[in-house]
Amino acid sequence: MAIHVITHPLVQHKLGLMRAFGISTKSFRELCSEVGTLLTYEATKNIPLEDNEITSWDGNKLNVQHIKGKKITVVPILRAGLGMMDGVMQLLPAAKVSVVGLQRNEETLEPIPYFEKLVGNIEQRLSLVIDPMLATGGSMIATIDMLKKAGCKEIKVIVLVAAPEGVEKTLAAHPDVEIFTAAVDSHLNEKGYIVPGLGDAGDKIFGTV
Ligand SMILES: O=P(O)(O)OC[C@H]1O[C@H](OP(=O)(O)OP(=O)(O)O)[C@H](O)[C@@H]1O
Ligand SMILES: O=c1cc[nH]c(=O)[nH]1
Ligand SMILES: [Mg+2]
Repeated sequence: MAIHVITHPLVQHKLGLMRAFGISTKSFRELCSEVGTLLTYEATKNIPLEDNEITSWDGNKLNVQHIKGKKITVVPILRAGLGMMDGVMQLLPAAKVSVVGLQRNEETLEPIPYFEKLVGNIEQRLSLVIDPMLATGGSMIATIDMLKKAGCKEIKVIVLVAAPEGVEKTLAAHPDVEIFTAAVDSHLNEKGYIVPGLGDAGDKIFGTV
């Protein structure tokens, strides 16, 4: 199974705080970023290392390890993915950022792409796609389609909350992708919102209604 539910107490505690009615924009944003950091730590735990010779503090040669290859591109899905950016970049401060914009049509629930700016050499990079919500899976599948079309071969997904329907659809479309999440919730409601979920994450992060 390529779904990893991160049950670490800090993740579960912070996610619980995010679910509360009437949470302030400030608190929601801070928690989104903090859970983003913790999930990134988990999602990167198996990335390959290689030896690297340095001159150490005493002037001697020393073999240390560093991350192998062209490294990582972080891929926030606009808008709500931006709410996780600060937290993710805290652990990956040198990562290149590829931005994609998708807006779900509220009636059909189909994702409408409106922006795509990917970094170069993406075929040599691990893409870490970030978005707080994986609901029907439409936005995530469209994003992974874009990344693969550009040549990306390795993709991991980090979401705060997922619906079972979205997980199943994403893994059916892209079985090679790994999903890291703090929770797989109960189901989608008739409007395509995750139950219990977080409500509209984009609106909560940006303070829109
Ligand atoms: O799995 P799906 O059914 O595609 O739904 C999930 C998407 O919906 C939300 O974004 P939204 O389209 O509301 O845009 P926003 O981030 O600009 O608010 C969310 O942040 C995901 O991107
Ligand atoms: O539950 C959901 C589903 C899509 N987008 C959100 O922000 N929340
Ligand atoms: Mg939204």
